[in-house]
Amino acid sequence: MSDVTLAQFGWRAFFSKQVSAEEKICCRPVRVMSVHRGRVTVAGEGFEDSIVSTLPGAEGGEDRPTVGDWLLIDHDNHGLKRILDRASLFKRPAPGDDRRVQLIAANIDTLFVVTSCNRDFNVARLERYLVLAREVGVRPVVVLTKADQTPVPGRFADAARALQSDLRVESVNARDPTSAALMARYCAAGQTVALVGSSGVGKSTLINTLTGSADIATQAVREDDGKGRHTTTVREMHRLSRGGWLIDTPGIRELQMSAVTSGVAEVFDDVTDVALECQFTNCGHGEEPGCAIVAAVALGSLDPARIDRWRKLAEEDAQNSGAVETRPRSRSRRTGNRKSRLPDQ
Ligand SMILES: Nc1nc2c(ncn2[C@@H]2O[C@H](COP(=O)(O)OP(=O)(O)OP(=O)(O)O)[C@@H](O)[C@H]2O)c(=O)[nH]1
Ligand SMILES: [Zn+2]
Repeated sequence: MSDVTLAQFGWRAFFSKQVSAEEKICCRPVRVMSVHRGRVTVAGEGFEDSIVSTLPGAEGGEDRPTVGDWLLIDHDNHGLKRILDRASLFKRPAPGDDRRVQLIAANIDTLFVVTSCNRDFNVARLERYLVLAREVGVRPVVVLTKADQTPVPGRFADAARALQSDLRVESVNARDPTSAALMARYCAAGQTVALVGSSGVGKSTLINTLTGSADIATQAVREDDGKGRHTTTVREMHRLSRGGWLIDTPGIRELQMSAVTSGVAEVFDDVTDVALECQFTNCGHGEEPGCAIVAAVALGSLDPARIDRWRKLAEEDAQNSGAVETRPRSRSRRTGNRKSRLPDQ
């Protein structure tokens, strides 16, 4: 990796303009390739090292490095000086401790939401992933694999495109490099991508096609098992054959919904726009007078199934965010403690 330039690592104006003149002299920017207990492996222009990951004066929370982060480290002793502001950050509540967050990955540009042109294709699940991506500020691209195994790939693509007006959808045969070349433009030098999707949809196949190697599936990417054992050699950022980077960690594969209020609002903006017209601001969109949602459904301009999915996601979000009273709310669908994980994981 000694020949990789900063720009190829993903360095761009968003990061360089955060660096002061003084820092330019005493520090070196490096990107986090993988995270281990107490240490991170980092790489920069002509530079690779494993450094202590504790930030002097860190206040916890998001103040620690995660894979994909850009760091400034001291030129001489390689000590961690600063984590640069992130262009995007995937995180989740730490298991068993609601007040702590677990950082999953930073500075991902594109999230490939992978599903197959078969029974795996599920609009509600796609919407969940789109909500996650929007919440984090990452561009989602729906990748429909196994397009070679259906006579009607266009139908799946149309159904996916209908979810959001500006949504990018690519239909591929994940096993065929020429077909996967459709995804190349998201994988160019300096670009960082990640993949999510159910088991068996072809994520490993795609990764192998995109990295041009066959070893990803066999790589032991294992998080610390609590007994102090961890693999120190495994990279969590993989170089793509087009020059970009792929972040593949257990955390990414297990992405789940947590506090995604603005993501829900963005993915369902057609619904939330209509809800603004309801007569009462706390409208439950049931039997209240002057409900614009009910009226739009009656007119056929909103799909009742989509409204149901919106309610479900918004309710889950309200529970995950610990909100006491939120919209939307329906009498029939309100549940005590709905599981927030994606159904297939
Ligand atoms: N014909 C065809 N087969 C595919 C395609 N994508 C994946 N497959 C096959 O589907 C099976 C599952 O693919 P994987 O890449 O292992 O799926 P995965 O998403 O990584 O699954 P997990 O590792 O369980 O998360 C393999 O036998 C692949 O060869 C495709 O686009 N077309
Ligand atoms: Zn209403």
